[in-house]
Amino acid sequence: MSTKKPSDLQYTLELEAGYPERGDAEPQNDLLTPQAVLGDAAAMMTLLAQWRDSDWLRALDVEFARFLGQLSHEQAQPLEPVLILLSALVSHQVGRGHVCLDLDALLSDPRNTLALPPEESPGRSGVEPSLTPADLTDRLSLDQLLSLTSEAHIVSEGSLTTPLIMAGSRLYLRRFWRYEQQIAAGILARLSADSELAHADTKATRTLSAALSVLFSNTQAVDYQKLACALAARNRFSVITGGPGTGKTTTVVKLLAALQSVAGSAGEDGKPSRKLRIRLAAPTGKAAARLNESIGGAVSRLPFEQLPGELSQHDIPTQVTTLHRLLGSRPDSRRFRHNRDNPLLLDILVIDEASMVDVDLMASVFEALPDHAQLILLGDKDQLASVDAGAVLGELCQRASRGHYTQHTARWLEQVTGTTLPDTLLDPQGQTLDQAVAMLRKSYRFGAHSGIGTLAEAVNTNTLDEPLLTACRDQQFDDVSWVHGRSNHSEPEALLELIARHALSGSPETFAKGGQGRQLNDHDLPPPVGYRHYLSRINEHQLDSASPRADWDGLALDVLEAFSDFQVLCALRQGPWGVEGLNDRIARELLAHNLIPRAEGWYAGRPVLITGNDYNLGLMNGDIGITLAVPWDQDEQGNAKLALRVAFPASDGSGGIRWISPSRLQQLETVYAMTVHKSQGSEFTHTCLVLPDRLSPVMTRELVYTGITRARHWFSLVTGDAGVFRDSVRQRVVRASGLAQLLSKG
Ligand SMILES: Nc1ncnc2c1ncn2[C@@H]1O[C@H](COP(=O)(O)OP(=O)(O)OP(=O)(O)O)[C@@H](O)[C@H]1O
Repeated sequence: MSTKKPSDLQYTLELEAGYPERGDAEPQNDLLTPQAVLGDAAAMMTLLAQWRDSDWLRALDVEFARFLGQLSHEQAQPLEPVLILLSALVSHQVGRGHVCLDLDALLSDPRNTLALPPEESPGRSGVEPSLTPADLTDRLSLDQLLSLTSEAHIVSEGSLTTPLIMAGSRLYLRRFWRYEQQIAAGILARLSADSELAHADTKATRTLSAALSVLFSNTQAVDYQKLACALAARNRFSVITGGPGTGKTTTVVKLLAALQSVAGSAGEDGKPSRKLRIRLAAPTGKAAARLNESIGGAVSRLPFEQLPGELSQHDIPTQVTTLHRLLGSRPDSRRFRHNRDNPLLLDILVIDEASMVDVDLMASVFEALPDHAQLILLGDKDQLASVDAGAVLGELCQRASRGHYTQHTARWLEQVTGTTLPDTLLDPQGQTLDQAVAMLRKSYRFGAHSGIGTLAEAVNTNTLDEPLLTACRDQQFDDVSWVHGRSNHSEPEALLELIARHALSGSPETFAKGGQGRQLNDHDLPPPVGYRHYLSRINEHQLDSASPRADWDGLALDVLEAFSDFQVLCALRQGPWGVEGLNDRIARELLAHNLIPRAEGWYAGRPVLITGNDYNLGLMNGDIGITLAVPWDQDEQGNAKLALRVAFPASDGSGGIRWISPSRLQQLETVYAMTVHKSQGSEFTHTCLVLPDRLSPVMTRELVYTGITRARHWFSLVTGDAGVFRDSVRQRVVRASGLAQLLSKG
């Protein structure tokens, strides 16, 4: 194929009347050969429309390509068909969470790079498209694509305001390229900023060292929490990553205390500087509420009186807000109130559950941060990446497990913490970013004998083997059950019925010792429960219409807490094994046991998940509420009438309840079953992970790991097919992005 632009592309004529739609003078399918499509823009649009009608592409992807074609036509610079194809594909990739389209990967493995054709096909049209992307990419070379993009007026390397940007072999939508540039610039500026703490012999560093000695008892040879504190204190940008219960919250609270200690102590000039303004944030309301719960306790345990700098409890905040609220989200606008012209008033920002933050939101954070401010990201690098584009935390932590600390960092750490780093974590070639990333390596939640901890580790390291699977089947762990164990439910219907029954009771009998065998801090843990548990709290309450609102609030809090004792998690949304099928099946099971009055519509007991931010109601995507019948209106005699209201935990951290009328809720779904994606940032006392009987591309190691680690005390697994469990763990989420490369230059 020539890289020279043809002058009379047929599609320019088509544009006069708009691009051809299906059945509307479009070329016949038998004309859609690779040669025809690659040489003719109208044929390319027809193929894209076929892909859209088969649900291979979103309408948005095709419209974007059409728009660029139209724009180019109007500018008398018609687009090469290949560029129309690439425009649609880069938009498709962004819709799948990638920040860009890697042309190299596209040509070498189009099937996996694009996930096209999808596993489940055909879509609404019921017609298979004439060609797959691979039929086209087979005829293209990277040199051709690079040459085409370098000549195209809609592509630049960033210096012009073109809709597409090319960086190396990565093709970006401009917006996403800009996000990545903003994030990289924000990180690199902070990493290169000098600080008194960066030098080992300053007064500030000596105070830091003294504070760390008070905060950590030094009983371990290498205390990774102490090292993380020191590394994060030294840099204006840092990441602390670790699995569940490795002490991220504990560590960051000590870090903040150490930093306040330094700020409150006299510096080289003999004067203490002012105390630091610290804010804590998380990407979702649920994650913020969870950190709110744990941080108060951690702060109250700090030895304030022993720390230098006259610290008090008030110096460490315990209120956690959502990132959207912190940045000042505005209804109907993508722009936040805080930005470069109106920066946040803070010195330190801590973001928990940072794996859930996409590139768009992370770029907004950097835009709103004042230049001097320190940013600390906390999260589990191995969890699923954000729902929207990017895998920022994962990329920042790509090299975390091997440390890659330089001798300079190691010497500084030794002077400040008294700890000698293991040689395995040293690397003379360590990059600047490596010196600001700390990994916590010991779980304090899951002991050595915990099935949840063992299983999560095996999934994460892809070492799931037969002995471990047998141990799960044979109840060798107190906290893990493989629900159908050794029984052979070859009939999917029978297994789905079993899931519904499990959701009712939590099946304690499928755990070792009937779920009676677990202790935590010398206390017996109650056995695992299912949804009957929270519904009985509703059905058995003693309140009546004369009871004061405070009592109803108390009931709602109790019911919400009981609801968090169990959650079914699914890999899929649709189908009998997905959220939609299981929500329906579980509701019918609860109805059959008279636990709910109906299985559809609104009813007392219905748990709902908010699926989109509603700034007017103050509800965020991911918030969970429970419907209750509460006294609300009055009848003509002045007696209180019961009405259905949905109880949500108050978002201000007050521990109160917000009651909202069902008719005001816009985006929601019933939540007996929830996708693993939606469960990020939440934990449940007992989690049941359902994996279907067939592998699909969404079932990955990250998804299974995230599902397992949502379980606090009990984990049950239901698999439609045992092999699917192992096969899922072999599949990985790899998101195309250039952030790591941009930062490696730092
Ligand atoms: N160094 C330690 N020694 C003993 N217990 C610890 C230590 N660090 C943390 N813990 C305990 O382990 C538990 C988990 O700690 P923490 O909440 O800080 O972990 P996390 O990584 O933030 O957890 P999550 O996965 O929930 O985000 C808490 O009960 C905490 O008190």
